[in-house]
Amino acid sequence: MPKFIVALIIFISFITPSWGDEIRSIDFLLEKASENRSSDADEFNKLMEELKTFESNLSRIQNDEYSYLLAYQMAFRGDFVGAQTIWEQLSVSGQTINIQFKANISLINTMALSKEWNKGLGYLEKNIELMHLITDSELSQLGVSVTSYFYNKIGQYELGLDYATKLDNLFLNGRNLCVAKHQIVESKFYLKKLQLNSADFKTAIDACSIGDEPVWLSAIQIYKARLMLENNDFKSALNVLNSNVEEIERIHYIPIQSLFYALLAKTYQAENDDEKAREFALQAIELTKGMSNTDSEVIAYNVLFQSSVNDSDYESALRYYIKFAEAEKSYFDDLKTKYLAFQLAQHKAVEQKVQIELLNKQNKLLQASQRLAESETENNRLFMALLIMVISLLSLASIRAKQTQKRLKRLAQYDSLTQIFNRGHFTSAAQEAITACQKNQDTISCILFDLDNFKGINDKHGHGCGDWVLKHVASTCDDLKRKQDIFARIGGEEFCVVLSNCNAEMAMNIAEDYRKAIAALDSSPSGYEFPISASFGVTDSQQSDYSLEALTSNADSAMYLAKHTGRNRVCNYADVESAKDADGVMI
Ligand SMILES: Nc1nc2c(ncn2[C@@H]2O[C@H](COP(=O)(O)OP(=O)(O)OP(=O)(O)O)[C@@H](O)[C@H]2O)c(=O)[nH]1
Repeated sequence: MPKFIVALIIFISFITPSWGDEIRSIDFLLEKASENRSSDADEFNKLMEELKTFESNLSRIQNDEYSYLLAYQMAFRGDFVGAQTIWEQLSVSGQTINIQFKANISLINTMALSKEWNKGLGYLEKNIELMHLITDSELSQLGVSVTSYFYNKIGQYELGLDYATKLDNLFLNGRNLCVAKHQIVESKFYLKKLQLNSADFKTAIDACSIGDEPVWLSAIQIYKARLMLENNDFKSALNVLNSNVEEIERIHYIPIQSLFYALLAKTYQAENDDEKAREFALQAIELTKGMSNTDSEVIAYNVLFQSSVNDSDYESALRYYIKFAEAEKSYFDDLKTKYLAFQLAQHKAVEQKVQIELLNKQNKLLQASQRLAESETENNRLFMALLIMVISLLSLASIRAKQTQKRLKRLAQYDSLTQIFNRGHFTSAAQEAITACQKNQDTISCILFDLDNFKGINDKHGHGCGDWVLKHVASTCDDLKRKQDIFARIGGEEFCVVLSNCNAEMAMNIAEDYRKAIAALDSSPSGYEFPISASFGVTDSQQSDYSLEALTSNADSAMYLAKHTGRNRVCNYADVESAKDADGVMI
């Protein structure tokens, strides 16, 4: 069996066995197989055979557990490729986090032993991410322990120490405590933080002695011996190594045994015992066959080279020196590979972090511009709403203003009772019409009329009845007037019409129509029965020139003539002239 398989089995056998139950449920069988997998190979194989008969009845979770153990059995038998394939599948698609985590642990471990640092770091990263989800304390401790182990193996002793200290802080006992203490000693040794009188040595040796962990115990003794060698205390180093060598040979754990022999060789050489030095160096080299990049090999070949030089056997010296140089080169190459693998993993992690940060920033930028666009749209909407509101208000205000203007204009131009032109507007409109007719030399006429005995209506039937009469007279005449005629109430019960393109003769006819229409008015809707009539005076520009004052004044004279001659009639200004006596006084 390859030596690194033995190393794997020894390392990952953290779970202690206790066996003796008769019940053979699948879960029970799986549990027992798991317990026995590293401690009792025969029992483990028997249990696996038994489980094989249930293979088709396994649930998915049980099947994962069975596959995990099957991979373990394959690794045990030397089929590392097959084992890794199964663990890799479980790492990706295992039904539970626990089985993924466990598969990763085995993969990290095997990658460390087969020196596949890149892959090992990949699985390590996966497990560090999963670690906080593991509730099974045994499994969690195993995860921390393997992390510390892998970091030390890859030469990242600060990280190894960090995780070993984490493990040590969990108040462990037994094997886990021993492993934690060993990892602390190992990390501190390479970090040059360890002295021979360090308490770490004592606590580590105590923990591994109580837990009966000879492999870890001897590994700790090695660091002690190496420190002594560094201090040139060869006697003490020899003492430590020799007092443990029998136990080491009994355990026969190759990586440690070969290092022990190499260190013994180096120490004996320092003590000028070349024979023993050569003997242990050759044993170390023998043991390291099949292993690569070991410092045992480097130490051992160096011892053999020195020893050959001491013997003046330069041919052997050269041969061993070449071997030493090769071993040292391969050892340093391995260190370099580990360093590069770690740097690459770190670089990837940094790059991932940078990518994530970049994505986050882009995301934030996108969100910000989205928010900006949203607020711009919102602002535009608000602005539009505001604009529409302002326009509506302005339009409303303008409509209101126009209405007010119209109302004011109407109030200024129209008589409030009769809703025909008032005197003020009549004056300007009539003046315009007169000017226009004068310009064209068209004749313009003026009809002026006044209601008859209106005071009597007021007095007899009340002012309201008088108003009713005024309104109905106005609307009746307004209906009769031509489109271009200017009709207005110019006094209490006095009305006037200015007619463009109309001479007195035509105006007399029109006035007659007015008179008849007024006389035909039925007063009964006012609530009273009484006659309504008006007296009319007519003139035109031919008689009174193009002067509003003369036209109205002369029409008024004609109207007085109508009053004096019996009312309810139409008189022409020409009649006024003839009605004057010789003194020019109207009769
Ligand atoms: N109801 C009403 N009466 C008005 C209004 N304006 C003036 N009057 C009245 O009109 C009357 C005019 O009377 P008079 O000037 O004596 O004229 P008359 O009674 O019509 O008599 P003759 O013109 O001579 O036919 C007065 O009593 C005024 O008070 C008005 O707006 N409403």
